[in-house]
Amino acid sequence: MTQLEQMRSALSRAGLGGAWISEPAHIRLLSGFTSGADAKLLLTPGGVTLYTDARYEVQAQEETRVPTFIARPPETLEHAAAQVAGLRIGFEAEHLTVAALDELREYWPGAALEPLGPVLRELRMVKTAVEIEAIRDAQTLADQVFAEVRPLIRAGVRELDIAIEIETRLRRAGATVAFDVIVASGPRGAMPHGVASARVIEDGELVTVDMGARLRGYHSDMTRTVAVGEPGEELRRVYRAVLEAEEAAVAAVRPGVRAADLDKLARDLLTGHGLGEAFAHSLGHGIGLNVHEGPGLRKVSEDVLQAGMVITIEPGAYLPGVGGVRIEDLVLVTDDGHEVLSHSEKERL
Ligand SMILES: CSCC[C@H](N)C(=O)N1CCC[C@H]1C(=O)O
Repeated sequence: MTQLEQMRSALSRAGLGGAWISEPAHIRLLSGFTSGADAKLLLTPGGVTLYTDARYEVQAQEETRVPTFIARPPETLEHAAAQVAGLRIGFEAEHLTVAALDELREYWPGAALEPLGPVLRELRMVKTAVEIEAIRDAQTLADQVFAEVRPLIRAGVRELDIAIEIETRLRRAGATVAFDVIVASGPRGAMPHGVASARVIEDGELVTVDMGARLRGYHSDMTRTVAVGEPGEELRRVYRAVLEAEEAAVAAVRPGVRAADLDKLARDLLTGHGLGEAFAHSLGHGIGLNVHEGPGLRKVSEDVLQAGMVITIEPGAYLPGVGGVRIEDLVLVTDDGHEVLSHSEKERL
């Protein structure tokens, strides 16, 4: 079943007549059209229509087989009004603005508008073979680039220069960065989202590099913490604790495992090393058309792992004024366990 067919079944199970899709990632998922920020997708029992404007006419012809209506709002909304009359139409409450919803109500007095609920989140969580291939290729590229850039991570180099090298090499290879490259050295390592700054790396520091590639619309995500020179015993101890938690959580990945239990496994190990408070975020997340998507690997998650999910496992420990460590792998849940998609070498400190 294609994702569009799966979506249709999900809509009928939810008792909805159709859906108005505005989130770019979902437009891409269901139609193949890659400029979803300037498009909408309407699903009704009568068919599917992609709405976009004249700037994308040729691109839409190339990218999608979905019938396309070229116009701008309000003409698009007037055209859709005839198709949605008398139907319950789902919308993405997490994406559609209040103003856009008011506009739909104004133009579609004959339709009942309702939040779609978790339909698309669930559909996205389990990847198709084509999606897995794109994520795998993105990670292969990220591994290659990390290996090329790894020798640059040394005393006297600015964090920014490492990030620029990573970005340039990904772009040359036909990808883009999945997110602003994180290069957090020394005390900046205490910032989980410490994007590269002008700080110059010093001898004896740990440097956290968190990077991803975006290829064919899909993302990869991996973190390595690298030692420059000989970091002190406290930093080494923290590194070893994070590595132990990371490897234990990865080893436990298989279908049927509760995401919350995986988070607990890593958290308990770090707590045993006195680093529970220092692990300031969740264990990981699903990844695909967005860097962060379901399943959520956190304390309160109700998600259960299924074969075909692609997730990150990324425990960390952050010590303000001292530094930090994060180690992250990209992991595919398989029928009988898991496959680690990220292959960059890890420090053994
Ligand atoms: C801004 S994208 C960050 C990518 C990173 N690998 C990541 O997902 N995280 C780093 C800290 C925890 C986790 C997060 O929840 O953002």
